[in-house]
Amino acid sequence: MRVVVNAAMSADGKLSSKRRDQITISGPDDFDRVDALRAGSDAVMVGVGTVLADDPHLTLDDPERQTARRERDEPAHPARVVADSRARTPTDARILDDAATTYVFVAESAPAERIEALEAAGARLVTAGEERVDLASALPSLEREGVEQLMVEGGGELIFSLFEAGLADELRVFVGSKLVGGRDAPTLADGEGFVAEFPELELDDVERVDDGVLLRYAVV
Ligand SMILES: NC(=O)C1=CN([C@@H]2O[C@H](COP(=O)(O)OP(=O)(O)OC[C@H]3O[C@@H](n4cnc5c(N)ncnc54)[C@H](OP(=O)(O)O)[C@@H]3O)[C@@H](O)[C@H]2O)C=CC1
Ligand SMILES: Nc1nc(O)c(N)c(N[C@@H]2O[C@H](COP(=O)(O)O)[C@@H](O)[C@H]2O)n1
Repeated sequence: MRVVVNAAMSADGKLSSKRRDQITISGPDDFDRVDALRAGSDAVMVGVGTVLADDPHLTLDDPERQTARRERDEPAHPARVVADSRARTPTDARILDDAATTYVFVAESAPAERIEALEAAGARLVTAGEERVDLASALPSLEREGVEQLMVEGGGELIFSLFEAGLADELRVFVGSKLVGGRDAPTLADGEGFVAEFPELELDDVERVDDGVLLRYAVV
């Protein structure tokens, strides 16, 4: 399975503000590129921090892309995936509507009543890891469901973990022309941070998009 990490960051490397609420960094062309990347992916993943902060839908905006998927005998929208150790995803979250299949990765320690609530809301639960979702154990379950390309949209905690576990194949970053600042504002890769054995990236392409730059890296 190919794992493509995509995010939009400010010129100073922030994914959002210190309030951790969503800010618009991409312009129209970049949002369209993201829609196309979603359309070419079998599943789109975020961490529960993003679900709680943004209540994203993670579906396709462009009806023609939905039609093209249906014509390929694929569902109109890619599946949605949340890494959510404690099953904190609200049952009325937009990702749990019936627009697409939604997988929630939980840890063994997740409260049983929360798991039942999410299952009742239509989520497909995958348990991996004792206290925290073990991504290396969880991702193969998507592969078994036919996911060949997984797009990861963030946030910074999840992106760090994917790099830490050596699970990311590609990184696409839109660098917008905004300065956000704030030492506590989320960055592209948060987590514990690396102090050695920093993941190496190979710059494959640079393109001007909107009033910013799209960087495409292969993970070495
Ligand atoms: N500009 C952009 O492109 C994007 C911006 N954002 C922004 O990012 C912010 C949210 O990012 P962030 O707070 O980092 O949250 P994340 O979306 O990265 O979610 C992090 C949470 O996921 C859960 N999780 C479960 N398993 C793992 C694991 N193995 N590794 C890491 N996390 C795991 C953890 O909660 P638990 O322990 O409970 O499981 C963790 O706190 C928001 O402000 C949002 O607006 C988000 C996406 C894209
Ligand atoms: N690519 C991109 N550019 C930005 O400027 C952003 N703020 C984000 N945020 C991500 O998009 C998700 C919202 O998805 P829906 O429109 O609700 O489907 C949000 O949760 C972030 O993951 N992305």
